[in-house]
Amino acid sequence: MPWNTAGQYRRRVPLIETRALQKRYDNAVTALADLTVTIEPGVVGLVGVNGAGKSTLIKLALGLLEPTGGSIRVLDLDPVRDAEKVRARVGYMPEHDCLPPDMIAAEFVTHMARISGLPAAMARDRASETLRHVGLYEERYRRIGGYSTGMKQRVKLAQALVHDPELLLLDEPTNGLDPAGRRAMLDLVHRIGTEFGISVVVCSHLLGEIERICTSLVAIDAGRLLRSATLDSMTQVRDLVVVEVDEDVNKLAAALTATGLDVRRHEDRALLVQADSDAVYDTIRDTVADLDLALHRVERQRHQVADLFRDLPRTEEETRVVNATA
Ligand SMILES: Nc1ncnc2c1ncn2[C@@H]1O[C@H](COP(=O)(O)OP(=O)(O)OP(=O)(O)O)[C@@H](O)[C@H]1O
Repeated sequence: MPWNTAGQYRRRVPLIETRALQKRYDNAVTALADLTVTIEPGVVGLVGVNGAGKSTLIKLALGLLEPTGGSIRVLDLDPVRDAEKVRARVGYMPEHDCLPPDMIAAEFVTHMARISGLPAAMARDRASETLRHVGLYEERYRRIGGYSTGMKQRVKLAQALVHDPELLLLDEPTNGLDPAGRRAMLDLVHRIGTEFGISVVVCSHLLGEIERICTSLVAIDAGRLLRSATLDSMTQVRDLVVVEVDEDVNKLAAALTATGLDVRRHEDRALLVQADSDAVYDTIRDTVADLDLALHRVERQRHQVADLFRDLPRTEEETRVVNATA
């Protein structure tokens, strides 16, 4: 199998790099205002409310649209000038249904592989293999029109994967799916990233939903960058422990600080202690015992990634889905 199974993303060049990127449509709508961002290899969530400019960015990355200002590079290529190379190395799963209902899935995916330049026999093999990877092997000879929404989404994913790209661009892959279908699709996307080493940029207006499968997040709003960060950096900074004692909270703060911990006052009788490792819990327990204090509460306060992106406008649907999957 040509796929890299080492769990390493294949190239270290940025997936997408934009400088003051602008896209103004003919109707005078400015979809991207002044976007400067570097998206590194991994499974990257591109989040923003509907209309934020996510699909426009993806279409610019594919060379389907041209910028009206600034620049964009994909895998260090110019998507317009090097369109053919970009298409060979990038797979695209569009947001809306674009599948021919009268074709059978195996034929359609084979056809897409042929368009990508694979010879007939190889295209057939790759189509079967890819349909197996997305969980449609048994059903591959059925008409697409008879498929459920979840199966159609998988066919869209398969056609994006069939030519073994280095980068997958997925536009709202969970659209139209119920919570179980959403989870299954996201698990699949995660596996593609981790097992095959294919980088993925996955667009979603549901931050709470994609944060669990991503190595980094890029949030855009009204065509501008809101925030870009790796999940690691977020969770490291945000792992805090609340320690509450019945009395002598200042004494405890001083003693914990003396052990080298980062300690802050929190509420009346509680402290917030930064926890970089599990050993912090032992230090807290031992210090409280040494001071002979009555420990009231020790509680990990792992902040949701959403807290760090709280300036990202939320939708009602997001709140509902986050609650349903919690
Ligand atoms: N072809 C077009 N012509 C004119 N305006 C457009 C076109 N495509 C998108 N827009 C507008 O550009 C803005 C950004 O749209 P875009 O589709 O990129 O956002 P999005 O974040 O992907 O949202 P969605 O998930 O709803 O597609 C919106 O105001 C949208 O109405």
